[in-house]
Amino acid sequence: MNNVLTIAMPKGRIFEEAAELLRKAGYKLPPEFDDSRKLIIDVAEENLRFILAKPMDVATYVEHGVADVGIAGKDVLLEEERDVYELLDLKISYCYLAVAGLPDTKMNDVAPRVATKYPNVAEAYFREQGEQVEIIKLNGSIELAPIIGLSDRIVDIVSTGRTLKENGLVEYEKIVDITSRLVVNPVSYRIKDAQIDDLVARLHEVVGG
Ligand SMILES: Nc1ncnc2c1ncn2[C@@H]1O[C@H](COP(=O)(O)OP(=O)(O)OP(=O)(O)O)[C@@H](O)[C@H]1O
Ligand SMILES: O=P(O)(O)OC[C@H]1O[C@H](OP(=O)(O)OP(=O)(O)O)[C@H](O)[C@@H]1O
Repeated sequence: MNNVLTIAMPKGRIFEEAAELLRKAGYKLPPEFDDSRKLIIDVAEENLRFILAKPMDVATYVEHGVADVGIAGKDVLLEEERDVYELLDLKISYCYLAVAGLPDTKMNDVAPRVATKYPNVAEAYFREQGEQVEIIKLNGSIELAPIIGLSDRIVDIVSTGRTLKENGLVEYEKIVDITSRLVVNPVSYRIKDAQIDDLVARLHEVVGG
């Protein structure tokens, strides 16, 4: 009898695509999986336990070993640098991180300010560019910052580009492409290697490449 494998799933926009991927990989997930307020869902027939976490927290649960594996956006993994192994690019929830701002503007020479939900990624990016900037951490609606004069630039996720466009902003540079990844706790990977290898093989089959 195998141990139960605990999977941290991100609530929100990644959830639906991730659930679809698991189903395509042959896992039988009950209807309550898609429409429930429960934060822990046991699927006994598959020997799986799902915990439903905020996307930014998935790698934290996996790092601490309370989840064996998790599904997390590459943006979160770059920002948090958690002690987890990245096993597979799931190629879902594509978007990218970019620098944006008001059109035809230069960054302030003296103390340029950058607003973002991703302070570590932004800091590293501007350091690589040789620019010293003040990072202003926000938790959402990042596009507001340059419009109301809080910052010269933002670093944020772009998907369709609609939010930038509707707020009169333009993209200056793309930083990095983002998709969701399967991550694993290093100790879990040693103890539950057969179950995790099976999960990876089944997802790899669906994802391809
Ligand atoms: N257009 C997009 N905007 C934001 N995240 C996206 C987008 N497209 C794909 N993603 C992926 O989805 C993840 C965020 O999902 P979601 O927006 O549900 O989380 P959140 O912003 O933390 O949620 P909340 O709005 O509840 O704070 C990101 O980490 C990223 O990998
Ligand atoms: O290019 P688009 O398709 O317009 O998508 C990008 C927008 O979506 C995200 O915001 P979200 O909806 O998560 O809200 P938030 O501002 O609260 O983070 C992101 O922060 C951008 O604002």
